[in-house]
Amino acid sequence: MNLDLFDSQNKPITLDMDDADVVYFPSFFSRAKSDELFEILQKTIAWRQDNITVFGKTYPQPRLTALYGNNNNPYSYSNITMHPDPFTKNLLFIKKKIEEECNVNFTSCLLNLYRDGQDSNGWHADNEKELGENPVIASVSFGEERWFHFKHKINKDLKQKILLQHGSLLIMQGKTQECWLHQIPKTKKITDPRINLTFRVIR
Ligand SMILES: O=C(O)CCC(=O)C(=O)O
Ligand SMILES: [Fe+2]
Repeated sequence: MNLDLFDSQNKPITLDMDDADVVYFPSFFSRAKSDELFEILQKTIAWRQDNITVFGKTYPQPRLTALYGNNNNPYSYSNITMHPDPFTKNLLFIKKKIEEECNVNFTSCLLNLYRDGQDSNGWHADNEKELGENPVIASVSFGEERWFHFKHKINKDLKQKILLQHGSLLIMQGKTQECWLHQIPKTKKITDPRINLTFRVIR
């Protein structure tokens, strides 16, 4: 076995981005643990499809979502207000692991289930006022790999993208949400599901 190659899978990668602080851990969870967590989350999370209103038009969100937390603070975006369920045992396990890396006590987890490549998440920044200034957002991915795109809000020449692997952790902090937008684009190539969890502090 090539141990160097194996080790390099767990080394954090800092993305080359001005006005941002984004770090990626390709294999934060082992393959076996990631397989197990994907199955459990797919079956046990209270997935729902909300309607969103953007520019006065209402349509079903192109993915399923859920919100969990250790306080009752609601979270509002795109004209939706979500109320959290209490953290499950598995979510608390994941939260503890990523808190050891981030040194932040997260209050909440927003989950997304992309059923296939036709599910997506449009350009946005996680800059709601309840997240406070320069929020730390820890994003865990399980299941199918999907591209995550960034574009700078002002300098149109600045772009970045990363393939979010099964069991990976992406930490966005500093001025990332103030200065950049992100999206998960649709893709015809993918027919299998992906689950994403973003841990946040919601005040
Ligand atoms: O699915 C992802 O990787 C990103 C999710 C996201 O940006 C969000 O929920 O705010
Ligand atoms: Fe986001």
